[in-house]
Amino acid sequence: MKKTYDLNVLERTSIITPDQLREEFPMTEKATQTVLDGRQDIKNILDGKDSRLLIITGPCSIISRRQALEYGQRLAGLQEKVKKNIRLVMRVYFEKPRTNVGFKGLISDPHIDRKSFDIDEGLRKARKILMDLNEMGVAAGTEILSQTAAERLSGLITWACIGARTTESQNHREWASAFSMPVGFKNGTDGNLDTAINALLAASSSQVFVGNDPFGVTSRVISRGNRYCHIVLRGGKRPNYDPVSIGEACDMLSRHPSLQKSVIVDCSHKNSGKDYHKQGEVFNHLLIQRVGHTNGVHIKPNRAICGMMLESNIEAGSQPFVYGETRKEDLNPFVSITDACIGWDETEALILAAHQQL
Ligand SMILES: O=C[C@H](O)[C@H](O)COP(=O)(O)O
Ligand SMILES: C=C(OP(=O)(O)O)C(=O)O
Repeated sequence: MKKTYDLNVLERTSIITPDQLREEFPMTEKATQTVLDGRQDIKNILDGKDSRLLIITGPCSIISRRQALEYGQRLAGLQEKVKKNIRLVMRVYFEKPRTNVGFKGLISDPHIDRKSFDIDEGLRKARKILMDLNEMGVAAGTEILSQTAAERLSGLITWACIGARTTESQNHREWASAFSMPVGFKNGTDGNLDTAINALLAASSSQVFVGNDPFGVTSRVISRGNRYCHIVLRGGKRPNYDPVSIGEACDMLSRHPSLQKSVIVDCSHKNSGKDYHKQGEVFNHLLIQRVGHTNGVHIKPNRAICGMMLESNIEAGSQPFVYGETRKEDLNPFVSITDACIGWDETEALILAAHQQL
């Protein structure tokens, strides 16, 4: 008989199970504490019990251990200086959703060569980086794009994000309903808010879906529903960080009593028109809305803005990178190869200034 399936599959290789990976890199007391404290802080911020501003900042994508740990070390120092008014979480993104094709992140391609795709190595690298950051007391936020990463890394994640390209995906909503950490859902790439509101309704409900157990065996999973899902505004056809757009999001959320009313706003992506130079402007604009005054002029403070996100790296901008051609050895680990980021100096200055104003 002619084969009717797998006609476009070239190869299939098994990968390390969640249980094996956790055994190789077991949790430590300190890492556990970092995760639990960070999650609790974010829950309190979302609930309005903690008045600090949440800032999720870090590279568009992690491309090396050196970069992640250097950024983490700087962030740990900064957190100490701003701890009274600001809660920092590092963006530690290992999975990149692409508009079409491109580098899909360090888990998919840890050697960044577009040919080895050593996913086991990628997962090991990611888990080790997350372990080290949490050991340093740095809480990690990441986009969850695959069930594989979620099942192997989620214990080390303080805040998760479902990206604009997957907010409408039923699978992602189901996983989020089972996650232990607060989860941000971005609005759709076109700016549609209904997509994110529907995601919040689905993810805050109990769901029954198919997942894997710690040994990698396909299983039926029943989730409790995650009441710490919330919206992340990232712009779309137009930016949505202005007071009218944020007001619109808040009005839509208020129609659903069970949903989180606080919003996080992404200063990058379509809110900055993908121009990293504009992130600071967006950040400062949001800060004015949040604190309610600027140069002595008072406006109504908007406490619904509970957090902001920055795409920030050690060095500003992005570097020339042709996927499959540029060699990893030739890359500067401190400069982005995906979206351009603001540099550390600007990041630090923005956050220190925000701390003064809050
Ligand atoms: O933040 C990252 C990018 O905006 C996202 O992954 C899409 O990137 P692309 O449009 O370059 O594929
Ligand atoms: C891909 C990202 O964002 P978005 O889903 O908003 O495009 C990101 O934050 O890296």
